[in-house]
Amino acid sequence: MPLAEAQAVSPQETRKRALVVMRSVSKVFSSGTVALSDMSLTVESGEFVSLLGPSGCGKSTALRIIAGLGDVTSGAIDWPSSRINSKGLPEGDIGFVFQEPTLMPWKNVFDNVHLPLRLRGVSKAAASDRIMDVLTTVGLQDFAKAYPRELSGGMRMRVSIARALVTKPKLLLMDEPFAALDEITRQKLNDDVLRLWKTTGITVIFVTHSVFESAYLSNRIVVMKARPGRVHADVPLTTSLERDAYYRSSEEYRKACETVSHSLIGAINSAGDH
Ligand SMILES: Nc1ncnc2c1ncn2[C@@H]1O[C@H](COP(=O)(O)OP(=O)(O)OP(=O)(O)O)[C@@H](O)[C@H]1O
Repeated sequence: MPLAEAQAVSPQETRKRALVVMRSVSKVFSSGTVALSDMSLTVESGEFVSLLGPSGCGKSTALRIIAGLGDVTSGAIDWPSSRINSKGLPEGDIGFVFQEPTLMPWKNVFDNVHLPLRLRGVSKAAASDRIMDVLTTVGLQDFAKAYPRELSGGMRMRVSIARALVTKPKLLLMDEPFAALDEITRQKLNDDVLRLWKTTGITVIFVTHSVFESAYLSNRIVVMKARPGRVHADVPLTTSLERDAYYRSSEEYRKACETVSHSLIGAINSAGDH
């Protein structure tokens, strides 16, 4: 069965709330590069969606546009269930984690995580409980006074995740956050993010190159094709198994990886088709 046909929508699905909708979004950079063409995507509250695709297919561009870090050339981004500010964004509802942790080296962990609240005028004293809560969530409660140089790469990324969560966003956008980490650290952070997703109910859009990572984390994978970037296939992934070390060695996970991998090959082979 072609992957695109695997998207039967259940009654529960239709009752879910759309959190963010990309409506026929196109993006042409001033260089003339068409990064996205007519990309439509609805992400429901509570989903864990991965954007997967070949290098340069526009994954980061799509994520940045959703975050309001870049504008569209045509089309629109809608937030059907959020209060919108004067910039057209759901204020406080978006947390962004970049590939690099982008921490301030001269500030300790506590102060780095305080930043988004400080920008909103919340003092350290008023933010303290919230900052310590979020550091506990990422397992860094004992490192509040440490400086970035004293932390491992995985711990620095945890600080970056804590900083993204400190405003209690509804939506967490993650742009290849673990690509630079070793495999074991990456797997640990995958488990941390999954735990966070399950316990908080946050919606996640996760950009990755990795078939294995996307198949482990997501309940839906949007495979993109390049030149110009758009959706090639929308692959739902459900499992009755806990996603853990056992799942990584299960037949179900192997099959999920195979399905996603075939879809990615299809996307690469059909690049340029309309
Ligand atoms: N600021 C920019 N100005 C001009 N072109 C850009 C800019 N940002 C991205 N592009 C181009 O747009 C296309 C999509 O880039 P984007 O970074 O979104 O892809 P990607 O799928 O995230 O790639 P990768 O997986 O390699 O990070 C690429 O051809 C890229 O060179």
